[in-house]
Amino acid sequence: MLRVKNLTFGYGDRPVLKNLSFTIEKGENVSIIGASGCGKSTLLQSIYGLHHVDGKIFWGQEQLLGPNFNIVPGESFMKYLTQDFDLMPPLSVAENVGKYLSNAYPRKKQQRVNELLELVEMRELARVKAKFLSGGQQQRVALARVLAKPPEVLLLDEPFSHIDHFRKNKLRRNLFSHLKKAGVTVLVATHDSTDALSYADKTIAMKAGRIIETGAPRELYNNPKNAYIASLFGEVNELPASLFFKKQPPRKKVILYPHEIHLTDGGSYKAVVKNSFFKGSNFLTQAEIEGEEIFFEVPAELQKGKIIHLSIKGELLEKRIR
Ligand SMILES: Nc1ncnc2c1ncn2[C@@H]1O[C@H](COP(=O)(O)OP(=O)(O)OP(=O)(O)O)[C@@H](O)[C@H]1O
Repeated sequence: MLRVKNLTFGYGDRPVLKNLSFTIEKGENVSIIGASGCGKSTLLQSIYGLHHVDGKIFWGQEQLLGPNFNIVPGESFMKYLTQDFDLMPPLSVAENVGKYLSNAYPRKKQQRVNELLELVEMRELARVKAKFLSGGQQQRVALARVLAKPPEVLLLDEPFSHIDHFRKNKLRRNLFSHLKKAGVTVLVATHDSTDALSYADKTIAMKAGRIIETGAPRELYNNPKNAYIASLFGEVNELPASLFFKKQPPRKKVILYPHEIHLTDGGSYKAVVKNSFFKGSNFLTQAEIEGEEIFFEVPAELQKGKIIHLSIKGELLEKRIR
């Protein structure tokens, strides 16, 4: 188990991490989500032992003592994959991936490197020097290298940020199932809601250096404490509750995702269409109800200015009042 207790850290006298405490079970995949600059990378770096922090971090019974106690910064049982990949530019893709594998059995090593390159779809570029790769290709090589000798704990900072959509989904599936099978404890700092929703056992939501919510991704998504948490998963509406419940005070809000609002002839809420945004499988449509902007999804484009009626499940409205 990884235990973080009252972790506090600042760059100079500017506080960045403010009294964070949480635990992660061995083999769990945990996503850390939060707005840019909220401290996700700094948290991973602190766990890895790169900062002089206040508070305590334990892996099992062992306390991690940080840079004051390690001549080489970092912990041997952990790997931290940074946003700048850390490849050796003059070495080839295959050499980079095999760098930490033993040379005692060259054929076995070659086989393992090939397997890993297959996994990240880089087999054809095995002989190319890392310095000639694109950002996305470098990131894929860095991921393969991490898997070559899986650590006990893996800290991934935006691991797919440079990888195109075309490859990202398959790569993500491959990587996370590989890590799950290997029993690696994974912490992923991410902006990408798919990492947080589909693959994480647990999600930690951060805001301005604090943890504001921890829980199963489904719980955070279906029952967001506030619009900020909901917005980390995509587009969200935060509407005055008085639109739906006349007795609710104006300061109360209702949080709704666009797919939870339906276009229906007999819908209770009259709205005027303002704009449509093509999203591939649907149109994200912007409309106005009693002067309030609302976003919802429809399969076909609606004309600007059209009067429509929307419906929302009553129990959902009640559940989402904040
Ligand atoms: N080396 C540094 N020196 C001084 N301030 C820093 C340093 N690194 C980060 N910061 C500041 O600390 C805060 C947290 O940064 P951090 O990179 O941890 O956030 P983040 O949530 O990972 O952001 P992003 O999602 O954009 O990567 C930011 O305000 C950032 O400007």
